[in-house]
Amino acid sequence: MTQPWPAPAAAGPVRAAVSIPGSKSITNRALVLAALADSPSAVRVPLRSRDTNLMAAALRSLGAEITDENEDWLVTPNTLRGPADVDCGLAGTVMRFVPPAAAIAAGEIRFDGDEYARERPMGTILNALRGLGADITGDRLPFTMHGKGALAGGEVTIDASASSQFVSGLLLSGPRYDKGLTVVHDGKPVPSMPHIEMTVDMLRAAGVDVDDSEPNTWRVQPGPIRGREWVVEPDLSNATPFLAAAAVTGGTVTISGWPTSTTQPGDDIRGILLAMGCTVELDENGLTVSGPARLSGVDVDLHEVGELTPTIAALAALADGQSVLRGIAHLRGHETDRLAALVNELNALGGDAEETEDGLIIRPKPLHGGSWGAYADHRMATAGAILGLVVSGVEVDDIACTSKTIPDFPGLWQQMLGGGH
Ligand SMILES: O=C(O)C1=C[C@@H](OP(=O)(O)O)[C@@H](O)[C@H](O)C1
Ligand SMILES: C=C(OP(=O)(O)O)C(=O)O
Repeated sequence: MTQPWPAPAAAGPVRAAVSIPGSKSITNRALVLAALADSPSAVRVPLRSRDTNLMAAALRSLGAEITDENEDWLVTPNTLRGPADVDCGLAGTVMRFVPPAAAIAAGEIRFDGDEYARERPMGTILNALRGLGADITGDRLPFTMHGKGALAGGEVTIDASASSQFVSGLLLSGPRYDKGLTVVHDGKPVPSMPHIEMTVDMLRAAGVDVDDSEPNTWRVQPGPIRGREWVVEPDLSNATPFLAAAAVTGGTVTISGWPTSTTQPGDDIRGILLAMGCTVELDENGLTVSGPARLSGVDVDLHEVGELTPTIAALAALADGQSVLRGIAHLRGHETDRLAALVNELNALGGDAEETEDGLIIRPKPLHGGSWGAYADHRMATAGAILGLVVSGVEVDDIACTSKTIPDFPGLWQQMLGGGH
């Protein structure tokens, strides 16, 4: 266990310009596509963090060459092969995107991860791969892929209501299956649909023929994935705690390089902050958010943007009215059960949060300091940092877990606060 981190209090309204590292979701898709491509690729300004380092290590262990060129990654694809041991850490993208690629490798490939990773839903994607011709022992981490050097592919019907990553993972490798791939979703609505759009967009950018014209059906034609240059956008979900700092202190924060068009769900933070009373402006300097004197509560469906929940919950706990966060039952299968974790931790600081069947109800109540449990979840840790700006004495028990998707969160946070004085 790392030392508790005393969350720094804001001395006044936070005023800062912040540059956020690259998107986890784009970096890890680019790495997978590059490793499966027909020629070398460059991944420019990638995120270098635990999740993306684990992805690079996994693909290297299957035979891809991934080297550094300054801050970029150069990827030279090779025929994928085992034997290999893949450490998924706690990364959903590694545990859901690598097995479909490993299915076309020859040899035994063993997957494992952190203790809590063993609880994350995996059965749907492993059964889908079995249906497409793979031989796998196990139904969750740890499991072993007995790779045969190729996969038949074809059509598979899955229930992806627990995670969009089941669909994305299959689609990314689908062009390399003998018959290509059709994924049909049958079940409650798939969450995080923008992340599937990101997958489809990136496949198309790599020259793959994808048909997503029918709802809940994705068809990928068999064929080459082209090597290319990927330029990674800043991670907009990771930007949200920094924007929240402006929101809760009545300050102003600008995030540079905010894309004007993106498939990243983090872009939805603009509308949510606006609804909570912030001023939001997107221009050539980036995205600028200014906080109001008092934040308003919101009633919002986060089904498409579940990643933003811990940030919104922290904002809601500091708002004037009640907030209802809906459509996020699937967060029980994220890095931790995020609904239970948020309720426990907010209430431990004197808050009033309640779990519903598909989300949270958060009512305003004065908070006091105390220990904030991160549950090894980077976004729980950053939610604690937001609260600590205006509630004195908040200590995050494990700030180091933010390295999952941000290389130096405490440093970046301090830099933002330093910029305010
Ligand atoms: O494909 C991706 O890169 C992601 C998809 C989403 O997963 P879920 O659909 O499981 O929520 C998101 O929450 C996760 O952080 C990243
Ligand atoms: C759900 C998340 O991560 P993962 O990619 O591990 O699923 C997240 O980053 O909020």
